[in-house]
Amino acid sequence: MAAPSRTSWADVADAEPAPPAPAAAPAASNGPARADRSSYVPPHLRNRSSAAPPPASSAPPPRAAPGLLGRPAPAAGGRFAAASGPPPRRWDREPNPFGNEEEAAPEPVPFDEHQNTGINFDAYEDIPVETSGREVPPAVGTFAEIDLGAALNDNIRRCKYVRPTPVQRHAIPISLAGRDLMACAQTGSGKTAAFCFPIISGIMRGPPVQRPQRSGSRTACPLALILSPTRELSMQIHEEAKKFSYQTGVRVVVAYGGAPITQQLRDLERGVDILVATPGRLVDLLERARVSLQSIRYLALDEADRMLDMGFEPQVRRIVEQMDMPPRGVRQTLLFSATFPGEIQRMASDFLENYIFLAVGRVGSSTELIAQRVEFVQEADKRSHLMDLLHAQRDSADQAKQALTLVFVETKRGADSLENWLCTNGFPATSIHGDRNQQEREYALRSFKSGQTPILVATDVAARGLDIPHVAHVVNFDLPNDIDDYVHRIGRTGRAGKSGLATAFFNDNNSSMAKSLADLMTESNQEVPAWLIRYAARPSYGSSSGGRNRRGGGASRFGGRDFRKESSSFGKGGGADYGGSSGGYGGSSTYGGGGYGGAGAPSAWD
Ligand SMILES: Nc1ncnc2c1ncn2[C@@H]1O[C@H](COP(=O)(O)OP(=O)(O)OP(=O)(O)O)[C@@H](O)[C@H]1O
Repeated sequence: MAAPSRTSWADVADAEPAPPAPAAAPAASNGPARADRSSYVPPHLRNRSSAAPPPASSAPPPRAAPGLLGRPAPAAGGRFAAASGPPPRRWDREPNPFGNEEEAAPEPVPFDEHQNTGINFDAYEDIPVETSGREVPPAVGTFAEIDLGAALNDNIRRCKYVRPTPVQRHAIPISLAGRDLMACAQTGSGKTAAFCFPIISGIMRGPPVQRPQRSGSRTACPLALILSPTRELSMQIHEEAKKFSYQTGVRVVVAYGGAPITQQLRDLERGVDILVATPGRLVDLLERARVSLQSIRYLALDEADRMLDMGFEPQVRRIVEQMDMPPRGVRQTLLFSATFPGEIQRMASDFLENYIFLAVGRVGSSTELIAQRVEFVQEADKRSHLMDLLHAQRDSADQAKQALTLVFVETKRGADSLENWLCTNGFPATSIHGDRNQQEREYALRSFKSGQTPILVATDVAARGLDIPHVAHVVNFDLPNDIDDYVHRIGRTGRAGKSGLATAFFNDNNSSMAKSLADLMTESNQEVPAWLIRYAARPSYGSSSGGRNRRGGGASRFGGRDFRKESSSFGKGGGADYGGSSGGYGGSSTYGGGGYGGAGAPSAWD
């Protein structure tokens, strides 16, 4: 493709070769001096590489040490300076999560990662950013402006992240400054790194770890907890966090349901700094006293609005408020999502202290990188219509780079049945939903990612967070009842600055979505079909009352912003808290269709 002007972070990351590895990035096999491998090294002593005594620190401060942004940079070495001689490193045997790319030629992959077409280089530059809250730390333009530590910087380079994405530019300085954060940024815009980097950096440079000493205890005491709603998303965050923390000495462990708990217990026993978990499995571990949250300094909720909606809220409240986790204000809390309905924001404020609200793009909007189409298709015609789309796609595709297609349906049975029908008709497909066992789910995802089965039929279990390269087309075979679910589903394509396509089949059954869909498309500069505008204009169809639309009606729907701005105390410098308290989410009881497993029954997810 023609060389475009390089203005977007994604473009730069895709196109530029990584600079050579600095000498300070030791590969496991060629570190200058290998020390005792087995001894435990507390995080504050890790990542040392030159001479300096460890900081004299007695008790840890009540919350994570504030970051260094906006303050003079530490002298070379700073807190990362090492005592004389090489420190003991417990991570010399750590498998290289980058696939030993520095020692061996990369394995052939079915897709060429660097082959991108249609990247919108300016998409992220003009994006409106809103921050609110007191004393918001300034954003940065480059990773170099942030003192994340040498080991983490090496991993950022290994990930080929050349420039921070907009949400990273804002969220990382805020988090490093020790502030609580509610961050909303579009799908595929790099939120995972935005919460992982400050956590890893904070653990590396934080005060000495004082884990509770209980003789004979096998209770793991992580310093950071990252909660996410699905098993697959937890696994993905774990993989990402392991890359980011490679050779930092920060140990990341994952715990999720559906997989044997014994292996997870063994992993926890080996030590854990960051625990990535789904709520159900974590509650199990807490009840067995195999995990204690008393040392938690950082709490991150990915897909935070989902974690706080009716399905998960009781479990999350139990974990955060009723176990032994330090209270808000003592721990640092980071909430991230692409969507943040007002009532969930209000509820989320229960978990936050003097927080900063950050919106990159409009809250709940979808990125313009995704071309959205809506087609009127009767239920009975959906299969043949899908077949036409797939045939057209197949005909136009370069066989060597067959694009991946993700098809969302409403029910688990519908997923099985469509998968069978596609396979019978010569389209290699697999499926993922809550009735498949974990092995089947993981196998399906692997097979889809590798391109072996380039069509994945899924319920909403795959709607959030999954970062699958080369998903070129998302088809909403059945539209969801909630516009936020639609935003997350289509967000499986058009990620990291790349373009994507989303097609929705609409018919009378989706009438309650007409207005919110038309509004979202208008907001994202998409062409809205005239028939959809007419649907949206009908009072009974335009109203959101028939669906699970949490945004409410009216013009403010897509002008989502910090809910505290509605509150009289905001901006007056008054009380310590901006938001009203929330007694809980009193939303519709129809919440939780499709793969969600029904209201109050999130267990199918974790
Ligand atoms: N600074 C960066 N430069 C280049 N690529 C990046 C950068 N930050 C993140 N990415 C890549 O962008 C992709 C999307 O990131 P990520 O999965 O964190 O998005 P997200 O905002 O969490 O999306 P979602 O809302 O769907 O969960 C990933 O492949 C990630 O590796």
